[in-house]
Amino acid sequence: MNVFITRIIPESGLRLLEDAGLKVKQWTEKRSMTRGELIDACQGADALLNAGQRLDEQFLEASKHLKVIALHSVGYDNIAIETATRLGIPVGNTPGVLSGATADTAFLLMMAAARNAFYMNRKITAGEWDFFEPTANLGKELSGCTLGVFGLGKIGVEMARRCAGAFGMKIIYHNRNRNEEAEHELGAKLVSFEELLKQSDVLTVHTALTAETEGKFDLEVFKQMKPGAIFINTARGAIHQETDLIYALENKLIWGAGLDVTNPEPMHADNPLLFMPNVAVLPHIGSATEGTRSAMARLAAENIIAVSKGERPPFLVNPEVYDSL
Ligand SMILES: NC(=O)C1=CN([C@@H]2O[C@H](COP(=O)(O)OP(=O)(O)OC[C@H]3O[C@@H](n4cnc5c(N)ncnc54)[C@H](O)[C@@H]3O)[C@@H](O)[C@H]2O)C=CC1
Ligand SMILES: O=C(O)C(=O)CO
Repeated sequence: MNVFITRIIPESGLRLLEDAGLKVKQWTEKRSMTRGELIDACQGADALLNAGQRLDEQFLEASKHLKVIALHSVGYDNIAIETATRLGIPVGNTPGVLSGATADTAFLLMMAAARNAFYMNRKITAGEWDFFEPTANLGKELSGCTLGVFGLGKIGVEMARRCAGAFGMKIIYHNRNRNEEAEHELGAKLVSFEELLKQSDVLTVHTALTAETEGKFDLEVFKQMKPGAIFINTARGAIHQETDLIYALENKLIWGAGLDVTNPEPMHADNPLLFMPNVAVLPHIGSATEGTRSAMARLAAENIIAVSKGERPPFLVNPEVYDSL
């Protein structure tokens, strides 16, 4: 099988593919491919390993010969999944291996927002560390606060563990289904979305981006949160409405925010969120540790190797493609 890879990925994944006897071609330029370039590159490929490219309906229709698409991510909002399923293309992702690293990032953003950390650092580099003032530079303490988790899945649970363990935070959550294991382990309490907004001192978003969650955190929602609340999003930028978030922060409807994801990405360097004291923004580095990225590359490779052997990808997003077989 010929495999096309849209970015340079960790060696661990490449080695697995090559050891399995697959032929690999990689896009090595430091820019995204155009749809046309991607279609052309996939003409001679049987498998696509995708990091960072949007795989829309038009691309998929032009590439329906692909036997498998392996995403180098757990999120699959970057692919027109119904089209892939209709075309019979199995799509794999990389669940689990990135949960800890992504929760670490959410925790870091929570701390950074609570203590104005990124802003304080900018003050030093701007030469504004002048004299000590007991009433200046004050942040928030998190001990004993309530963490509200929107989407208590794999990453949400890891974030809740860190917050309960480090700060004894009380955990409440809103999820499609009950997570009894987390209730047992962390004393997490399932609440309505409205209660989540009303009670959370820190509200952290960990759902996938879907039609249901897109734009969910808008002005009406921010208005229902505590004025002292910190909003954290490490899931997808399109889950919050950016202009509404800016309004909510400027008008003190909420206290602070920590974002690893924005809409669009990359965020423009003059975005007002980058200059607010209680806001911390990172450039989508949730899973960016050496160990995690290597593990993701291995899972993506395993998804392709399985198909090359006539098996199902072990981490399959759309099992329906096998229903008709
Ligand atoms: N910043 C980053 O680098 C990363 C971001 N992510 C994002 O995090 C998301 C979550 O990843 P995991 O925890 O592995 O997924 P998961 O599937 O284990 O957890 C998601 C949870 O959200 C719940 N959920 C989904 N829609 C909901 C809704 N409308 N209302 C309430 N609950 C809902 C699900 O029932 C599930 O429990 C990914 O889809 C991805 O977008 C993932 C990895 C890294
Ligand atoms: O896996 C994902 O969904 C990411 O956003 C990056 O790891």
